[in-house]
Amino acid sequence: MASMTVDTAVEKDNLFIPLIDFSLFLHGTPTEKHSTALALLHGFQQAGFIYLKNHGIPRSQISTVFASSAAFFARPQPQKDSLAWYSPAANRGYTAHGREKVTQLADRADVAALRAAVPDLKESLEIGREGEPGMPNMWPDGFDGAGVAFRDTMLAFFDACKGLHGRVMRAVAVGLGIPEEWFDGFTDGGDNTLRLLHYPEVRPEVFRRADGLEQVRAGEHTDYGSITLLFQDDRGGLQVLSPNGNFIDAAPIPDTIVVNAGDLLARWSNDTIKSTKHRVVEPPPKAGEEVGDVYPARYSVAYFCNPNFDKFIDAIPGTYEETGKKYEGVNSGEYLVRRLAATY
Ligand SMILES: O=C(O)CCC(=O)C(=O)O
Ligand SMILES: [Fe+2]
Repeated sequence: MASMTVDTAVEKDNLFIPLIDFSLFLHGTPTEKHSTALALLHGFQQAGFIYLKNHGIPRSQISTVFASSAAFFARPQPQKDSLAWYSPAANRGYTAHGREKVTQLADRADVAALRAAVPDLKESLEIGREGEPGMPNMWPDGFDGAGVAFRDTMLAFFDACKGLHGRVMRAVAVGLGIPEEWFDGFTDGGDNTLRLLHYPEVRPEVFRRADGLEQVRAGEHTDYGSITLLFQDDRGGLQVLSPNGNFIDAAPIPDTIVVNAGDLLARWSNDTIKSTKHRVVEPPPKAGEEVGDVYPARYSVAYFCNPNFDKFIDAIPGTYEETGKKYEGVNSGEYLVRRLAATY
């Protein structure tokens, strides 16, 4: 097979995150398509992370989502509080500063202690599949400043991301050498979560705690589902754990999406794909930039993809025959609700 050079987005401390030109999978020659699928899969297997460019979601649509998100978070606090996140099963609504402490600790008491000591410096709005009985999305009333209907913007984006989930999983299938459509029946339901994130501006001294605890914007964690599509602004601060055990900057690259594998995909792949820890810290200073009175706000948008909630998740063909299955099969929806319930 023809070899293809793959660009690298991050290369440090034995962490190699590839920058994948997804248009070569979508529209390339058969050879380009195949080698791109292999490179994408390799990124998930080695780093658990890839960057995607030419992913097919228009820049203008992403800009509109970020503008609407900023307009939402700028609304008065009581308005946002009236849309509060209401249950792990629904995972929809607004979460104020300090409510969720993402962490690996499954024990509720430990999570509470950690949350009290070092709250995350962020607020978020979670949006789920629209129209799920008994699980309403918590839509803010009316229009944003630009006259754009918030709900329409977010639902259109939800759909665009759902489509991309299907296409990325098709690339995973091609990389694994199983039928390209193998995951289609797992991705067509759209049991996904769109999370708008706002890390408010913060004074640098907040990060220098007298008690010696490490203050971050979002604590280290892995994601739970199949893959996460992460859209970040140009502030920076996202870090990914390297194989050597150090957190390495995953710097923003314009017009790319960071995509990482979650715990359920790792499990599904019999641990041949990695779900890698990541976190958000104070932004690294930019070249020529003075550290002023405050670090500016950071906005990001994470789209958490899951296998359809009614699906049974058992090792993917080709990932277990030689080694045996490491895990019992599990129902997708039950697994995810159990994981979410532990962090709130
Ligand atoms: O805001 C970011 O860049 C990362 C957010 C994240 O990892 C998450 O919400 O799971
Ligand atoms: Fe995450």
